[in-house]
Amino acid sequence: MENLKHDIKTVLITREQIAKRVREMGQQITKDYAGKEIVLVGILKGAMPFLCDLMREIDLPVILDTMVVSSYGDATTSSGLVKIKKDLDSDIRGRHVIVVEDIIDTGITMAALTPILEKRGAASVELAIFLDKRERREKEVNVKYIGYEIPDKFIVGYGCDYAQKYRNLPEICELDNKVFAQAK
Ligand SMILES: O=P(O)(O)OC[C@H]1O[C@H](OP(=O)(O)OP(=O)(O)O)[C@H](O)[C@@H]1O
Ligand code: HPA
Ligand SMILES: [Mg+2]
Repeated sequence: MENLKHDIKTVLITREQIAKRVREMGQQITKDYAGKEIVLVGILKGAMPFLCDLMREIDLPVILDTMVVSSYGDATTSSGLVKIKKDLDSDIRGRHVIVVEDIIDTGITMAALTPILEKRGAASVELAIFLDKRERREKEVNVKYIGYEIPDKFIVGYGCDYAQKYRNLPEICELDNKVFAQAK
């Protein structure tokens, strides 16, 4: 990343650490769901790199699906509603669903989405989230699989963006202040 490295202040989690943790998560899921079929639901766009890596570490039959959602409501009184912009292609009735996300922050997106999927009659709905910014949580959410807990810092990479950019960084990074200054 000869060009992008000039925009990075700190690398918080390296490619090697990411790969190791994703492998462990895949192995845990393989154990926990032994004998079952899973529907992996990636929440676009942030989940893309993690979804691609995680599914290849799961040694079970996997059905891949995606959703695009946006949480909305005014900032002071978060409504906790999500708008589904792109829905699942598959019927999840009676199926074991694992929702895959890059990061959980306030928890508003996941707190709203999980009951929607449960109401559709899924046999189970669990969450696999690579980064957990627990300090920022506003809605309590039960996350079964967590990659790393991170402090309340704005990060990019491995799917996480700043103004839609930097998702392609293969590490979890903090951006250099000049990037924010240039954006103003
Ligand atoms: O816990 P929360 O506070 O609800 O925030 C987490 C969500 O925010 C980001 O997605 P975003 O809606 O920005 O879209 P993106 O995945 O396309 O980046 C991230 O990918 C999670 O989906
Ligand atoms: O730190 C973050 N970076 C990018 N996107 C995010 N969405 C919630 N927290 C973050
Ligand atoms: Mg997202």
